[in-house]
Formats: sequence, structure tokens, C-alpha cells
Amino acid sequence: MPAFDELPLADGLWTGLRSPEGTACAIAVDQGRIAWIGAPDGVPPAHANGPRHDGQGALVTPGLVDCHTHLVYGGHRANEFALRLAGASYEELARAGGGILSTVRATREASEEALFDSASARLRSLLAEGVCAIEVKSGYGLALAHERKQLRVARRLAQAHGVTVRSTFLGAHALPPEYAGRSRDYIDLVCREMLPALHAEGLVDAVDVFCERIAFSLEETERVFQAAQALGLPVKLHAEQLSDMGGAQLAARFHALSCDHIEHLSPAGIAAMARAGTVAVLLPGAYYTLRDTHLPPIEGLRAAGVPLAVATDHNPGSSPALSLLLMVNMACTLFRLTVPEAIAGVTTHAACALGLQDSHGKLAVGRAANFVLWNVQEPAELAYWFGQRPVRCVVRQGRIAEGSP
Ligand SMILES: N=CN[C@@H](CCC(=O)O)C(=O)O
Ligand SMILES: [Zn+2]
Repeated sequence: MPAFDELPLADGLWTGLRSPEGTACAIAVDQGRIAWIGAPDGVPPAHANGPRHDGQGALVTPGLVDCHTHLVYGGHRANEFALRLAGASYEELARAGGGILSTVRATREASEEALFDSASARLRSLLAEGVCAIEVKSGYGLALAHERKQLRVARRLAQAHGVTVRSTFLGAHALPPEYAGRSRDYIDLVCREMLPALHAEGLVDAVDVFCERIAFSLEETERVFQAAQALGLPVKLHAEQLSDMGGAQLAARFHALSCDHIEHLSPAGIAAMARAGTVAVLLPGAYYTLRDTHLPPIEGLRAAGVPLAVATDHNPGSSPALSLLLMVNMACTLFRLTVPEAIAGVTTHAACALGLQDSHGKLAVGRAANFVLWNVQEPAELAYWFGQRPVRCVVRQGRIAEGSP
């Protein structure tokens, strides 16, 4: 596999493209950036004479954005999948020391190199399907050295694969065994030592907490958010996944970029998110894997004008999913999103959930060239097919990274 900087440049005029609205279009790429977009008969002379790439009628969309993943971890949890099939619940497994903590054990044992290799293999699956920006959370180390190891891998993935990676510190994901019964002390460690040190090392783009009865309380979440705010870092929240904790209202007070999962989100939570402009990140892979039946309040979110994003939530416990298009399908089938909502969910709104609205999720002049050519006739096919990859070509950070026009 060639190194990213050995891949062919995408510079030149891309013709034979169709926009999701059904109009013919062309894109000029210059030095890796979108220099012009418009109708094929309006190409400015400056872009008419360079290299040409004929999309042969392909649908073009912005590069996809996977705005919630836990991509870096050791081991896997297929055994728990089998236990859940036999009747155990996600919460029971967590309370018995399995769940997140079993991945913490495997991640602590793994070297940085082993974590990089396994995460790279998973990342390649997502990239092959058109992902051009991705969030990677820590949260399986739960000790400074091991959280650092995860976040360093996140930074290295960006370099090695030529993909935008936002790294989110999720030190408050679960209580590590050595702090059993001492939740307050662990939150002190997260706020006073881990977060400042990792931030000083340039490893943190945002801060997340798992606010839940099997994880951290509202008050503990607030302390982590205050520590993030003091360092000028944006926050996000694993909110109302298994119960309504009121986390969304708290997150909104801190102008959170997103609240994620939100199956049990209340009307008050929706109103708070709408006021704060917080994105609702829907994770149908976790809903499906845990055989959840409590649907997120889509109608209420829609009515309140809360932007809806969709992500894989890739993790070894609740969502071992490596296809963002499958999540688009599930968001439509399980959560009843419309096709345009689901596509916005993995482009524009996903970019907002990462604070990347000025660089990703839309095709616009001046931005780095991140776009996907699809072998489909109409946008609905992106949500309709599952189990195949209708990707023709991916332009990522100005290079032809997958396939060819
Ligand atoms: N809900 C909390 N965290 C992850 C699951 C982590 C795990 O089970 O390992 C999630 O987003 O689903
Ligand atoms: Zn998650």
C-alpha cells in the first residue's frame, strides 16, 4: 500500500459529475484545494487547460465525516456479544467488571505500535467508503500513560492516512478498577492531572464524558466540563443513552458541540440543545447491537430544529461497525430519518459536531479537496444498499486516495 503522500494528486478539472440535487457539475482542484465549482459549461479559462478527470456521470458528495468513534483499543468483545445473546444486558456486564473495563485491560496491555496497527486496519475500512474526517476518542486507558498512548495513536493515524482526525479526551468513560469506590478522586485526577497534561502535549481537541448511572454523575460531568472550559476546550457528551440523566441540559449550558446517543432525551433536553446549537449525534449501530427499543426522540429534535448527525460509534462493545453507509441505512430504517437528513448527518452536521464546519462536510471554494464519486444513479441509493460499497473514487486531502474517476 503506497504512503499517502505518494498517492496521485487530484489537481485538475473534474467533469462528468452530478450533484445530489441532480444538476451536472464540475470541480476544479488546484494545489489540493477546491478552486472552483460550477456548471460544466461555465468553467473559467484558468481551469480549462490542466489535467482532466472524467467522472462519467458519477454522483458527487462531500467527503464523509464519522463524528463519533472509539477506534483505538486492544482486543475485542465477541464473547460479550455471545453473552448478550444468551440474555445478559450491557449494564449487567458493565457492573460485573466486563464491558468497557475489559477493553481497558486489553488496551493497557497493548503497545502503542500494536494499537496503531489494529486501528489503522479499521480506519482503512472507513476510508475506503469515503470518510475524510473522523473523531477518535480515548477512554480505554483511564490512566495518564494509557490515555496518552491512545491519543498519540489518534494523531499518528492522521499523519499516516492523510485524514483529518479530531481527538477527544474521554478519561471519564468508566471508573478504573484501582479507583473502585473513589469516583471523586478519579475525577480529581482527570481534571487536575490527566487533562492538563494531555492538553499541554497538544493531544486533545475536545473533551467528552459518559454521563450515565453505570458511569459518571451529572455533578462529576460538570467538574470535567469546567476543567475543559478552563483550558478553552470544547465539550461533548455521551448523554441519555440508558436513562435520562439531564446530561443534555448540562452540556447545553457549556455550549457542547454535540450530545450523542440520546435515546432517553427529554423535551427539556431537546429545548436546551436547540437553544445552544448543540448537534444531536445519532448512533444507530449501538441501538441495533444492544437491541435497544427506546427510540431517540427524532420528531421532537426535528421540530426544534436541532441538527442531526449520524456516526458509527465504532467500539468493541456496543457498536463494532466499520461502515458509515450502513449507519446511514440504519438511521433511515430504524430512526426514520429522511435520506437528505441522513446524508446531511454524515456530512454537514457531522462536521458541526466536530467543530469542523468551516473545513469539512460541504463542497466550497477554498477548502481542501475532500469529495467522493459514487456509482449510483440517485442519492437515495446511498441509504438503500447495504453490504456493498458503491464508491467509485475518493479524493481525500487533495489526493486520489481510493479508486479512480
Ligand atoms: N456508551 C459509552 N461508550 C461507548 C461504548 C463503549 C464500550 O462499550 O466499550 C459507546 O459510545 O457506545
Ligand atoms: Zn461512544
